[in-house]
Amino acid sequence: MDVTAIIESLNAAQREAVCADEHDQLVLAGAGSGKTRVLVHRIAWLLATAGHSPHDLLAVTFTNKAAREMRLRLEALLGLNLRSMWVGTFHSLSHRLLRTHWKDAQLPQHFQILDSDDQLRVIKRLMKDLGVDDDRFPPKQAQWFINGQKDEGRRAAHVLARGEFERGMAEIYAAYEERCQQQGLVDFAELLLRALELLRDTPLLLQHYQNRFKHILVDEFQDTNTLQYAWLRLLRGPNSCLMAVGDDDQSIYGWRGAKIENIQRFTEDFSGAKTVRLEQNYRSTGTILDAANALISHNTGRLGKELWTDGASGEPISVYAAFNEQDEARFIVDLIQQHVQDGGLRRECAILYRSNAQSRTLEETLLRQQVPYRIYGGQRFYERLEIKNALAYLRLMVNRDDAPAFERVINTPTRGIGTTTLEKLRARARDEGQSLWQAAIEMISGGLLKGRAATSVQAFIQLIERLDEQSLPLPLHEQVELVLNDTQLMDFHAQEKGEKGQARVENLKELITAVRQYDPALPVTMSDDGEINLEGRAALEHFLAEATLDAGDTQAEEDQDAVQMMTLHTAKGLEFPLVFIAGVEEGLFPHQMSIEEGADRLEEERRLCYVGITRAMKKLYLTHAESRRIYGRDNLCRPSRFISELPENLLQEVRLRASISRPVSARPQVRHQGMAQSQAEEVGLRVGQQVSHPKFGAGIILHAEGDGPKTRLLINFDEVGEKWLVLGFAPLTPLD
Ligand SMILES: Nc1ncnc2c1ncn2[C@@H]1O[C@H](COP(=O)(O)OP(=O)(O)OP(=O)(O)O)[C@@H](O)[C@H]1O
Ligand SMILES: [Mg+2]
Repeated sequence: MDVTAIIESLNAAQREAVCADEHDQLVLAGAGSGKTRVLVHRIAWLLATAGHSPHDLLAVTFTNKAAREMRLRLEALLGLNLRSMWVGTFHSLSHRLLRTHWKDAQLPQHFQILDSDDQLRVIKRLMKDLGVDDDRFPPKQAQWFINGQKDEGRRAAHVLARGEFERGMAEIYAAYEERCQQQGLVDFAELLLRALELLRDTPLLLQHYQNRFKHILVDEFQDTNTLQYAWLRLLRGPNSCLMAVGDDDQSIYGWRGAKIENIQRFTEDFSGAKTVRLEQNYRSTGTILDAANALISHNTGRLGKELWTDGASGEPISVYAAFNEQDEARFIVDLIQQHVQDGGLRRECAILYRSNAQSRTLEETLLRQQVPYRIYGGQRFYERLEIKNALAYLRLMVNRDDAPAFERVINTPTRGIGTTTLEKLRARARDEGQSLWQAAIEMISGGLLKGRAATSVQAFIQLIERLDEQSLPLPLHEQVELVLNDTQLMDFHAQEKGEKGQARVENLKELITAVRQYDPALPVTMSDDGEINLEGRAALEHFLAEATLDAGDTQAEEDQDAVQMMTLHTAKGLEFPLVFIAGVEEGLFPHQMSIEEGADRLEEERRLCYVGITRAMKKLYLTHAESRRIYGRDNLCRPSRFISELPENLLQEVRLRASISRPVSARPQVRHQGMAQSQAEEVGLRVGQQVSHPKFGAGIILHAEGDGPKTRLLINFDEVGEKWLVLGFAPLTPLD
């Protein structure tokens, strides 16, 4: 086999790690220094020169996609088929162990994996059966508790419960353990814990695997949790070697139990381990690297390392202060279009953001400009569970006979309507050729539903009727706000602890913002002053139709050239020529919760920013909005402290308004209300411009959509607040 191919593209430090003798190694190095490359080449080296077979090796990656890529790279490097090699995530490898040794693991042969939603369902049912008060012990908190304990390797019997609440939680945990065991169900955390116990408690098996895996290699080691580290320690046999590669500056999963300390423990637990440091970065320009180094130097307690590159310093980092999030999205999408026009590919561009909810405005702008995009590691906005729930309520308000909507929300949030009741409703609807809604009404009035079921269904019907009636006179965004609050959907999702619940609440708030900005293409009523009337059901129907269509637009095909969108967390390990980090604002990034939770969390946010910056190869844009709508309201935003932590000489402020905000009135197709049109063209009204209106007074243009005299403007008036106006009808005078 050709060994030169394996080592020729490595620098001296990388080669040292790749060609090392058989001992434990810790490769501790900054972003883009070739850690993942070293890991892959080490495997190739072991196979090509050290007489190992793929059977002897185990490689742990952070995602399944990374595992697939690793295998492909190896196969290309070696010209071998490596299907038999164990490469995967902690979860997939644990699963493989349990499938093979289901009997020793005390599992039924066809045990089922519970995803997070299934797990919650099991917990809820169980609590109901036990008669546990779910106000005092919210099921989602129970789920959080159980997974947290498992991640620390603790079974219910070993939980040290303090106080009544924790004792209650521990009891739920114990009952949950029992039920999963009875039913052959295994949740994600259980996969790892069970695999660990399997090996620990079955000495022959442990010996077998310890002997088998001569080399264990782990990428992204800084993000392993207690259980994963224990798993690695157990599996590494007396005659095997462990290679861990990682970067303490990129530890971003502390909130999920990852332990940076595992890096320090490594050299204690494996005393013969050699530490290799890589300092040359091959990914980014000098400027990007200097910025990353400067940013991360604000953290304390680092293991300390510098990165350098002998490449060009490249272009400065562009910082764009957008007027608002619409302007921000437009700025980004325009630049991507420009990049494509200049012969670049869309897939070379990545838009990274801190919270999922931020994707909505970006998605809409991309859709509008017909730029294919892919959301990596996540769903499109209108496909997200909480959004679908909210839309289902709205759909029922518009059309009571909407069966999928009815089914989706009749028991969401939980209101004690079980499958038996639902079955009865379905049967009746089927037999009588009615909608579920109609069936429900008739079964109640006919006394065919009894007791709690009858009361709950009745309450549900009344809720929808009341929402319909109360919301009708309200502006659209208030209708949605009313629905989210009165159905308790917001509270329901807020109870889901941790990042997930928080993301769901943020998405629901974003829905209100979306609705508030929603501008039905037509027909709308308009007052004499050119103000668009967004009230009534027509607007809601239009909105729902568009949301459904947005969701129906399939993601770009795998092989289609598409812009890559993802959260900063998901971007770990990846690289792109052109990177945009959007929403670099105080409260958003760093996230408000992290600011409140103190120094450790804030440092984790800074590491996340470091991860974001170091994804960029050639050009990095940081954008922030001066005003951002959250929960339908405009908030003034300050640029993130992270921007001020970057050396000024590396930054270039984009002279925004002049370059980006184009006149709102593009060439008109029709002459229509000629006066206003020519007036607008002459003065070139722009987003961000101050204007005055004879009735509403002075205001500022927040947003503009459409062309010519039909251009719709969102204007925030000092006196009367925000209004949508149609340019061709609105007598506006520019003030600046
Ligand atoms: N010796 C080298 N010569 C040329 N290119 C290299 C070399 N080492 C690494 N690279 C390239 O540099 C880029 C970064 O490498 P890699 O992804 O392995 O870094 P990493 O340390 O794993 O980064 P991260 O911390 O972001 O996971 C890749 O495009 C890789 O191919
Ligand atoms: Mg890597």
